[in-house]
Amino acid sequence: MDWLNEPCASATEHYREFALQRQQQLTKPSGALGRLETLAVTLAALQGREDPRADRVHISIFAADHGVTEEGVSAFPQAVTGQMVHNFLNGGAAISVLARELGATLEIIDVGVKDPLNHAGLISQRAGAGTANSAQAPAMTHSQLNLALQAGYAAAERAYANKAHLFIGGEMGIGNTTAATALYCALLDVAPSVATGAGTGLDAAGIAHKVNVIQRILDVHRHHLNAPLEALRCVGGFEIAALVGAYWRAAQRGIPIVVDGFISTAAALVAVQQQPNVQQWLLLSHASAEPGHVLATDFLGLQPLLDLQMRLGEGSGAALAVPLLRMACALHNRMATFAEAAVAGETAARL
Ligand SMILES: Cc1cc2ncn([C@H]3O[C@H](COP(=O)(O)O)[C@@H](O)[C@H]3O)c2cc1C
Ligand SMILES: O=C(O)c1cccnc1
Repeated sequence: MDWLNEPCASATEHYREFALQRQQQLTKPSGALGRLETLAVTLAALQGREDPRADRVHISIFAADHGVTEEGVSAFPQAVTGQMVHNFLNGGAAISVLARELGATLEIIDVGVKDPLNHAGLISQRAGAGTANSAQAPAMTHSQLNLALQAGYAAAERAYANKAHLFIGGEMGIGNTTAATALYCALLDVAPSVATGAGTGLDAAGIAHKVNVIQRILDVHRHHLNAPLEALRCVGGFEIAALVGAYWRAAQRGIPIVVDGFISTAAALVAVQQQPNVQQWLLLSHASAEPGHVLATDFLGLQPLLDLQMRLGEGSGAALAVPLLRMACALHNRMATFAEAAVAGETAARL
């Protein structure tokens, strides 16, 4: 686990400057492309190139089960996690469709689904057979946490080997909005009633019960919640830990990360609180419909690109932001400058 101590890569200020200057020369009023301009400039600086790119996209979906489902915190049964893994691999899940449309690499990693799965396309890097019930005990042991972080590391290394322009992490794990919410509460010091939402679709009574369970989780682990990685170990999940490892490694390798929704943002929170330099590598794809999401995105200083009222996970919101990023890059790289197009530039305002 020596890699955890490696520094994050740095943006290249020279390319940021170059991209800013180019934006000024393109045939449009300065700033008229709004955040698309900032996105292109940021990507140029992060990728260290004159022509920012969003073509090669690496999507890693981490799947794992949660012992806390015993407490009745999800509208769906635990078995859905494994069933959805098959659906991912057979091409029928939302992220399968989106990845195909994008021409992205999609890989599915079993980091601890309860019953091991057999499928030729599955990457198996299991930290256990689901986490322990965090309402009673730490979700994972120290060595399980390390295994899960390592699974994320390996995914980011594959993205690096594939020369990915962007890294997207996704998750599948019934019960994981409970784990993610507990992390929000622990790391942002907010009450469960403020951060808890319906997840897969709980009704009001279900949400009230989920709030109580999360409060119990926080009480049980109250002496372990000050350090981000220890909070992750006690109340998180294998797939969330894998996302932490993946974000961390992608930041070390200098791959811009497109963050998905509520659960992925919990991983981003852990990674940034542990290593603040990860933050500059994060782009936030969308605002999740889970009401607590904004608490974490405000803390992280991230603004969503989209607000589509989505609450799916699987990396789906991040995938949907890719066409926008591609357009931002295309505009930046291919628009004519005022000089090239013989268009007159800005004149001083008339008095
Ligand atoms: C069919 C189905 C597909 C999904 N894909 C992602 N999730 C999402 O819902 C789960 C979290 O919600 P909760 O904490 O309420 O269980 C996670 O697996 C998340 O990825 C799904 C959920 C279901 C049911
Ligand atoms: O925003 C998300 O990532 C999310 C919200 C609810 C359920 N699953 C995922």
